[in-house]
Amino acid sequence: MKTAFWFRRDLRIYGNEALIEAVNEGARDALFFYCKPQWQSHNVASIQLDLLERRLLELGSQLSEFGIRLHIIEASTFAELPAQLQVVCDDKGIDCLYANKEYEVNEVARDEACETVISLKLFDGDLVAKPGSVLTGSGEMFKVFTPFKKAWLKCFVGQQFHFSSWPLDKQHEANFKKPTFFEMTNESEKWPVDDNAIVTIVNRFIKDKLADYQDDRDFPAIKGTSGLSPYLALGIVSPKQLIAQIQLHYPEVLENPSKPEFCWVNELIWREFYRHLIVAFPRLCKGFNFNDKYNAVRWRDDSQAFELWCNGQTGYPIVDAAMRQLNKTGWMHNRLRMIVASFLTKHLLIDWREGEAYFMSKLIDGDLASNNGGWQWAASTGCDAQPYFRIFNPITQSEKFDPDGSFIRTYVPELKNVPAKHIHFPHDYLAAFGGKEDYVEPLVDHKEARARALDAFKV
Ligand SMILES: Cc1cc2nc3c(=O)[nH]c(=O)nc-3n(C[C@H](O)[C@H](O)[C@H](O)COP(=O)(O)OP(=O)(O)OC[C@H]3O[C@@H](n4cnc5c(N)ncnc54)[C@H](O)[C@@H]3O)c2cc1C
Repeated sequence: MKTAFWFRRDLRIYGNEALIEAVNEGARDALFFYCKPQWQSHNVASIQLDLLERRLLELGSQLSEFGIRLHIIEASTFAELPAQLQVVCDDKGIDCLYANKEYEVNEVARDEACETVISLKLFDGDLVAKPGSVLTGSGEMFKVFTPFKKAWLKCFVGQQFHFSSWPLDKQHEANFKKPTFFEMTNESEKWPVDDNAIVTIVNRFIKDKLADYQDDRDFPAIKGTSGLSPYLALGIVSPKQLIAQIQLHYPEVLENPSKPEFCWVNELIWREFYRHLIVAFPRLCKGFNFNDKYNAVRWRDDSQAFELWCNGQTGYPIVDAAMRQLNKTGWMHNRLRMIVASFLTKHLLIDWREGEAYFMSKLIDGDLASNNGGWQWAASTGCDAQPYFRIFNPITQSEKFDPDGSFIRTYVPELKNVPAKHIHFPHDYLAAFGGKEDYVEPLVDHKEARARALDAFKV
């Protein structure tokens, strides 16, 4: 039996238990199917593809140092994969592939089809808790986060996480080459792809920022969050590795959910919650509301307003700064994701699916489960979502989370001379003191838009 490893969104050597098992079974070949047309049909962002390509090259070099060859194979759609996989496996004499599961419906269907041509041994390396392992007393998926978290914690309290040890010694120098079909642009170069640099980012965050995360995490002008989402989205780091690293500094982090350092683990558990949800409710991958009740909401078809929102031209500075951050960097702070998603779905009454797709097309950390979860949370259509009547006021959110306007000034230079007191809604100030022509008029009136949303959600 010749075993090989199939990489997907688990682009790491260390902490990749499925890879280690494959290597222990004698695997010395690894495959990666580069399915750009398939991913593009689901709006993958070019910056995420760039990160993926850069990381694949790094991974290929790392693997070759251990005598493992990474074969990167250009593929088109998942429908064509089984036939292509069969050719590759026949050619290399491979009869069993180890891989980590991906949980989206297309990926699950792909694996089912591939299992008809080759034996697949699938692992759950993207998560701490396997989907289906954290359930209510009656054996169902939780529909509220807090009890899910409590049940999740029950499974892992007392457990120390470790990096799994790597089974092979280095053999020879890396000689891995870039495939000709890669179109790297270095768009994503702000995110290093070598493990030493990534470990440094993780450790600096844990050492210098974790204790203040709870206080700082909502302020976009402060670098208070980890910025690790692009690595988690591609499996360059795993949540188990991150918890292991926290436990080195805070051994009892899982035992003390009230301590500030747990607050960050709580976010990793949200990530798990959303993944477990798409497994329990696969229709989430197909654009359905989690809560059917809101199928009756009549979204507005307003391509002009949508475009202004996309371009950061709504006349609400915090919304505009956030959208421009996304367009410019490929990443957006979580507080801002909530504000702009609420603005699109409530103030503009535009379907969350349009915002979800736009985010995917721009985000370096784009990830179906978390993106869908976040959008449906903000649109109030989701599981354990924001109630429809709690509509974020973009002006007070801005006053609260960017009090001196420094984040706004970074991305909306038209407002750089507006005093902090006026920057959150600067229109009267600009009319009185000049500069009105430099910044867009508000797309909607907050009070009117709020009333319209409340009305639309009373279904
Ligand atoms: C509308 C909307 C869309 C979103 N789309 C995505 C997406 O496509 N991909 C994505 O990874 N996250 C998404 N999020 C969640 C969150 O905004 C990002 O994970 C976070 O901003 C990433 O920054 P960070 O790594 O500094 O996070 P940290 O605050 O350092 O958190 C650590 C990790 O926990 C996870 N995490 C944090 N918050 C959440 C959350 N609310 N839901 C699920 N996981 C979370 C992420 O993996 C993150 O890297 C979305 C949130 C909203 C409201």
